[in-house]
Amino acid sequence: MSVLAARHVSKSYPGVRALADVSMELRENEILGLIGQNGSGKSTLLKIFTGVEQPTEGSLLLRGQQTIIRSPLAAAALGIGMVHQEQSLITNLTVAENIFFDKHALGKRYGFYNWRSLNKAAERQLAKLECEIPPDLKVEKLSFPERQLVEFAKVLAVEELIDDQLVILFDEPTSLLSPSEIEGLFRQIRRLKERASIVFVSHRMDEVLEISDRVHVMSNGENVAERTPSETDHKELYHLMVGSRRSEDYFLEERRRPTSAAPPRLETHRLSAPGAFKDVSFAIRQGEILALTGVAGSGAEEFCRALFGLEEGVTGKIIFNGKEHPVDARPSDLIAEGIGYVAAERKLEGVVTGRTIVDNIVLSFGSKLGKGLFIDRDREISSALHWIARLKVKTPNAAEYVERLSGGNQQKVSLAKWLLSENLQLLILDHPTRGLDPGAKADLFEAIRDLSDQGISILFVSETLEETLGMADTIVVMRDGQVSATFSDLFHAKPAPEAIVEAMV
Ligand SMILES: Nc1ncnc2c1ncn2[C@@H]1O[C@H](COP(=O)(O)OP(=O)(O)OP(=O)(O)O)[C@@H](O)[C@H]1O
Repeated sequence: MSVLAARHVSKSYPGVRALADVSMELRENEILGLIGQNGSGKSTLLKIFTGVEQPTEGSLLLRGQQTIIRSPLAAAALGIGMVHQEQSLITNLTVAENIFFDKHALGKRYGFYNWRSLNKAAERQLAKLECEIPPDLKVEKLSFPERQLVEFAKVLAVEELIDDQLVILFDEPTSLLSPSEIEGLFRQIRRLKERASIVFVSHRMDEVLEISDRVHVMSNGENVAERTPSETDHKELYHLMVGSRRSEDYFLEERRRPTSAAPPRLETHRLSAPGAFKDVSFAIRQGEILALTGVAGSGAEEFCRALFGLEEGVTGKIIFNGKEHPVDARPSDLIAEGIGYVAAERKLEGVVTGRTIVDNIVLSFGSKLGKGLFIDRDREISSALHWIARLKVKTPNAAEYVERLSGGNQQKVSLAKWLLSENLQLLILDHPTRGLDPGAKADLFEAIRDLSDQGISILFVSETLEETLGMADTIVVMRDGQVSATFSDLFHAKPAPEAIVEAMV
């Protein structure tokens, strides 16, 4: 039976048709996978299902009845909840307060204005997930995966409001999780399927194929195909999403080069940051692509941040182009020297909202393209446009506000701003493919190979082992804040994945 259905739904924003005549249904006790390129309309559809946006045309049916979902609160009352990535929680409130924040009706029913009963009710939701986070803990004390479980519990609490089955929507739930955390999440999702219908959005096709009962493919705001995992595979899904572009060698491995004898671009000697990493000595050469890898808490991300002046209390030595530079240099000085950094957390550090796409791209380097004091605006804009086209940022025009782009397209903008720099010498990328669809990833990998050919060194922390092995010339593994292994010259021999994992754990 159909639980939730969209009938001929369209959604237009000025200049953009985010959804065009989409019909789709979610059935009882099923997991429906939703995939599509960045900007294909997946989030817009979820926003319509949760009352954040209203369709321009078409209608929604809930358990066979035509329904208007006016707001997220109204959606919750109807049993429709969205598990956001951890960012939507209020960090200075407790776990229990967050879980019941938007459920005033329950407050009246159970007398939640009493802490004990609020915490007890929260505990009950967390127990459904077999998780023992104390309900009276402030959310700021939790790790990302724990915060996501709280998001999950928040949706499950809706069960106490309604007698019908829940509809739970997941928008890229795995992007911040480690493989073992993903396994845990999948266990929970499978368990919940007994009493809920689930929509699962992800760019990771292997996950979608593993967890879904059916998969819908979206392209340009349209629902272009429906498959069951048993009748399709990666290759077909890739082609349905991206079109006919190559998928076989994503990483352009034929362009990998032997280790050069070029002098190091950057070296560190016994670099340490309290509580994050200790005595890390390493070197990256001109044009080298070096992958830094490790499990959560290995210190790899903090090490990258430290190289860009974003960590406190760093000691040791950093030598850039043969010259020592202060370990407490500010990012603005490092940018001037030719170091760029793309943060994993694009919402916090990647793009500046309230500004256009072009402004975002030229923000860091614009004035450097000009001569003396004069900014060459035409040149700025044409370089920005070049990268918008090259990375295929999906937008009606470059003067659009950056917050109107889909998540993946914002990520492309945060990358493009560094690619514009004419004196870029070292680019540090923290999880650069997070949120990118498979086609966009291939474009990014190609751009990385081009930069490396131009002698720019690339240091990256990757999303997966496959990316690390596919892109790197050298792999440095970190464990508990220290370097545990280095695999050099992948041009001649690639290490076995097991050898890397062994050094990670
Ligand atoms: N508030 C808005 N104003 C204008 N355009 C918007 C707005 N919200 C979304 N869009 C546009 O609608 C289209 C679909 O965006 P949506 O966020 O649904 O894509 P998505 O499939 O979720 O992408 P991603 O995989 O990158 O998250 C995009 O072209 C986007 O720029």
